[in-house]
Amino acid sequence: MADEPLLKVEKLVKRFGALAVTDEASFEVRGGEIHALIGPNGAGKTTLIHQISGALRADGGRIVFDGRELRDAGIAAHVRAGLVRSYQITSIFRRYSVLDNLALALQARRPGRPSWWRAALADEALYAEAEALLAQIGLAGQGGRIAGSLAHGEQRQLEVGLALAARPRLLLLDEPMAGMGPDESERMVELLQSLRLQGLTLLLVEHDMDAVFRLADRISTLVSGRVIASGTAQQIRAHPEVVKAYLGDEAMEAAL
Ligand SMILES: Nc1ncnc2c1ncn2[C@@H]1O[C@H](COP(=O)(O)OP(=O)(O)OP(=O)(O)O)[C@@H](O)[C@H]1O
Repeated sequence: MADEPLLKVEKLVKRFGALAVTDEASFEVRGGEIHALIGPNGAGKTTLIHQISGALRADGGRIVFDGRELRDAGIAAHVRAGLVRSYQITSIFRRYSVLDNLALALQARRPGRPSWWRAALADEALYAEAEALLAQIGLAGQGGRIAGSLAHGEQRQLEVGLALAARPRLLLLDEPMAGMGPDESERMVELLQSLRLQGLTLLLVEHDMDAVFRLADRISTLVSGRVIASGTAQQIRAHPEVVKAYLGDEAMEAAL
């Protein structure tokens, strides 16, 4: 069905002891949209992203991706299905060049190759693909730099590139703007917008509300492990329960 969402999270539960950190959370992400997950500190956003990425097994509920229930918890199974979280799969090798990092991430996607590391470093086709990825993440011309020497914002861009190497259909990002200055945030906003234009679907947790309101087609608000509202920025800003959830949070009150 054309209107079928790409990701459906249905009554998902995660308990830590007696505490239900994810408490029957339900929301949907449509194909091609940027969807932001917001909520007060401790609302359970990171836990929910961990569950969707396959890193944490659910204690109840369902994750349905592209019409198919993901029953196998596990990062590898979720990546195979096309659900990839940035910096979860491959982390940066700081002493290698930016291009080597991308080539290695692309190589890691190919299953079952022995001595993949050495083979990757000599594979021209792989490097052509890595160059294309480099341009896609806004780091064209920076491939020869040592990854560890990149500025914080550039490293986050590279992390997005490493996730893209797994060819996701839905990219999960946990606070992609964290610790960034205004220029770096702006570059990340542009990168994420360009990925959406290329047809990728994005689900991000972000505290920078300017970025959220600029980027997100739709927003879901999580409070105490439950999604209390999903909608456009305009709908979320006007939603009484969302406003109530953020009462006393001056930055959020100003942003809403
Ligand atoms: N492994 C764990 N064991 C016990 N409690 C946990 C565990 N992981 C998270 N929690 C608790 O679950 C709640 C939600 O945490 P989580 O990090 O998912 O929230 P969050 O919305 O991402 O918060 P923030 O916005 O502050 O990053 C918190 O009260 C946290 O202490």
